Amino acid sequence: MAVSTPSHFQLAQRTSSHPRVLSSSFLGSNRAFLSHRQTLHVTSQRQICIGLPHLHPIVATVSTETPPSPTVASSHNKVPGLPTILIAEKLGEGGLELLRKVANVDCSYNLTQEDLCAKVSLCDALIVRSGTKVTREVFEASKGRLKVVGRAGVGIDNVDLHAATEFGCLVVNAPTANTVAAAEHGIALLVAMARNVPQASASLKAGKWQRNKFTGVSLVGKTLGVMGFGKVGSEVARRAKGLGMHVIAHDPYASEDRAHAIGVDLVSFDEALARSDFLSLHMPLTPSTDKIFNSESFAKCKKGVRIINVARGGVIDEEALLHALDSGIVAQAALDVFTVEPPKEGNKLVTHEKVIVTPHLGASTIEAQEGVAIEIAEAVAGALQGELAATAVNAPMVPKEVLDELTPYVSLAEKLGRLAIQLVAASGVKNVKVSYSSARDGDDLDTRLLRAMIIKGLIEPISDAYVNLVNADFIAKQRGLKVIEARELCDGSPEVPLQTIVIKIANVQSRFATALSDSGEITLEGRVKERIPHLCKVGEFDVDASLEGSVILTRQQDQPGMIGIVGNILGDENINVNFMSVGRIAPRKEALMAIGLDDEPTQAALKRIGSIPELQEYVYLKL
Ligand SMILES: NC(=O)C1=CN([C@@H]2O[C@H](COP(=O)(O)OP(=O)(O)OC[C@H]3O[C@@H](n4cnc5c(N)ncnc54)[C@H](O)[C@@H]3O)[C@@H](O)[C@H]2O)C=CC1
Ligand SMILES: O=C(O)C(=O)COP(=O)(O)O
Repeated sequence: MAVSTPSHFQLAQRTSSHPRVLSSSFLGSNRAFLSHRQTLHVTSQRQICIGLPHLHPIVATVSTETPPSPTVASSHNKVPGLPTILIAEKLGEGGLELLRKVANVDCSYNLTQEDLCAKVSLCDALIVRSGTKVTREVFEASKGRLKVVGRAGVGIDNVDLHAATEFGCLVVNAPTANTVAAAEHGIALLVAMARNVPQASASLKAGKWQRNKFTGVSLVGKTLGVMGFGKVGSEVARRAKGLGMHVIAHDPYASEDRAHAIGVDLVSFDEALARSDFLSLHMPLTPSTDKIFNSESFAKCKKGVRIINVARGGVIDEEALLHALDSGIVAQAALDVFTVEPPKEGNKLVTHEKVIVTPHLGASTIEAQEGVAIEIAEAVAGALQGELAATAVNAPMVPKEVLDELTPYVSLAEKLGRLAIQLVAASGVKNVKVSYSSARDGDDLDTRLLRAMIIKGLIEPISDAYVNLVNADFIAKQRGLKVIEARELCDGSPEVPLQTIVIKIANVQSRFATALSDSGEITLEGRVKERIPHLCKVGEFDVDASLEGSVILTRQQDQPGMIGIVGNILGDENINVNFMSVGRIAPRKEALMAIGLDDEPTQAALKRIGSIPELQEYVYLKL
């Protein structure tokens, strides 16, 4: 008889009691955003509530676990059990209030990189603006505790997204609330530069009256090239048209229709450079826009072009701009952003007489900062409570309705993955086939969540990896695990998102040979009944086992008394059975029995089951 010992899986086992309080099981996506101190409460077999244990309002706190920070907004005691959110840059009061209802809020500004790394290991979420570099070292220092980084603004070039994804940390931003502020600042710089407002103001304040020196240029009838026709760029275009400018734009990803709707022509990069009297930059800083304005591009510009940059300093090669200003190719520049912020003392662009500057003020209006604070607070609080953020930058955005509907299937997916990997006799799983059978059209079934949770189920029991929706594909790839998905259209109601999920693992030996189908693959099939995941097929045997607690699978000749023999041993050992289901080929032929357990059996109990002479093999599997 083949006897399977589950020793190497025991490390991953979770305790079970009623009501069950799981420190981090159930929805991977929810778990992704729950700190290890938060819990998921299973109040009954049918009712699962996800959330933070305490939701009463609390006040801002400063962690007593870390040295005091250079600038601290307020200082109160921590409420145990709530997640901790580190606010590393000034955030609007409305956002802080919202966060204080669900978390301990630690406002520590102007942290050195070292202080940030020290603090972050005690925080579940971090909120920053553009002044904080959230580098790989920060994620490493967090030791897996940091679950969400909120960027209170648009540009996420100060966050190492690759590192965040590898560490399973969700990054969310606040993409809409500062659009108008940035556009207005762009227009402010455009007009101020054209009319030499800052220089003339400084001159007059210095006691001079220089009317001839500060003659400007007019905007009406001039061509403005908007480089990056996204949210800010299109608002700038709209406003510039109101000033009587002719507006063209370059954006490889923008739609012609949207541009035409506001009377803007989309043109190539080179055409925009050649035709524009003014260039206003509004593209993000990415590897492909890094120093996109360099000596080569300045050489293609209309002589005497004027440039406004409210995007990112890094899109301009600053050395090249200096030369272009000195040689007269560029007549003037207005810069809100710099490659290094703040720029070093004596920076030649900052001090250049043809350049006007502001210290990254694009988003700095009272209105925008309140808006951004609320936008990011909602996203971070939601993420910490298990919601998938609509502004996620490094994870699929799954609408709430879809998530609600898929919740039990997500749980089923993880549990099938967990069971399947425990059935493998040795490591080395490379390919896993998953088929989803549904009466819905392929496009109406979003399987990204399901795939992520299957990967979580497959990997977590045999490793110390922490897998969630953010990093599942990354971790699978890193381990050479390929998940091949297929969808089958079946009969049934399209109201039900999925009929069954089948997982097959080929080219491996099984600890429980009965789990191999006729094609030689470990095969498990599951479905959801009344929102509870069920195992409905193992190998070629049909069963009906609700997937809660843990499971013993046995293989024997169908004969009277088998349920009683196993049941008696479990009863003797005080182990509560929550179901028994027998699948058989035909009466008195081969049969598979699935026994659901509320309590973890001792090694002695498993040994007694293993020595039942009628059993051909058995396996104990943990969920
Ligand atoms: N100075 C400040 O305080 C602020 C600066 N910003 C910056 O402005 C940028 C734009 O913000 P939004 O308009 O909200 O972002 P957005 O994502 O709505 O627009 C960016 C646009 O740039 C386009 N783009 C990408 N690569 C391009 C390329 N090579 N050439 C031309 N266009 C390209 C995209 O297709 C997109 O339409 C952000 O990346 C942010 O860094 C935003 C707000 C405030
Ligand atoms: O939202 C953006 O991208 C900005 O650049 C604004 O930056 P800030 O939040 O003001 O540091």
